[in-house]
Amino acid sequence: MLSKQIFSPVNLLPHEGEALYVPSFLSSEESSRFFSKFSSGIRWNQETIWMFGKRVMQPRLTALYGDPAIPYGYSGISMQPYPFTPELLELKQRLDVFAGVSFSHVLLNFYRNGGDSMGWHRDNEKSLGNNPVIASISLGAERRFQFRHYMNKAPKIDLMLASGSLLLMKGESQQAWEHQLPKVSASTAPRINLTFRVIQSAKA
Ligand SMILES: O=C(O)CCC(=O)C(=O)O
Ligand SMILES: [Fe+2]
Repeated sequence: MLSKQIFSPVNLLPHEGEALYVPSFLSSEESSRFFSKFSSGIRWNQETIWMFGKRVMQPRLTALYGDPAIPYGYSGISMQPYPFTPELLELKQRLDVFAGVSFSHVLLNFYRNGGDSMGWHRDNEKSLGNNPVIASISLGAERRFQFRHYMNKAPKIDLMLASGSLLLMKGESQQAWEHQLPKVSASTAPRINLTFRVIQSAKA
């Protein structure tokens, strides 16, 4: 039942943190509406980041929206947020209620095809504080997502992120586990991902 899935989602992590998967957080009509709105209405950019002392192009497009007073940085880049659009604000307000926090920003990722990806990482920047709550919405093509324990590099936990789904990560999940979105065959259709975050001001 939909209501059961929404109100008692399963924790995918066996210990140290929570990753709750809600397959139908958005209806398929809402998912299509948001997908087309964000495809053309978001100011997508391909950033270059520092990796192992080299500047490399990220294998995806990104954009940051949220509180303009609080910039956000990771992997040696600093991003200045654009203010929330009405659609992003609508999603933020629904996720605030669901997660019981007030999200300040959303980092958006556009995976143009299966060749675009995101490598193993943890979202554990200082500006996210201890045990951050991260709400991740998927739109468009279904893609594989994986967790593995940060220290042991095992076990590996695999799931398919459906269009309209929510993955809510909290507790110790960003300390104890890393995650990735691996490459797949390049013919895969585009996917948009939104990760809502609570980013603390540098002065706080
Ligand atoms: O695209 C995804 O599902 C993952 C995004 C992610 O891990 C991130 O933005 O930190
Ligand atoms: Fe992440």
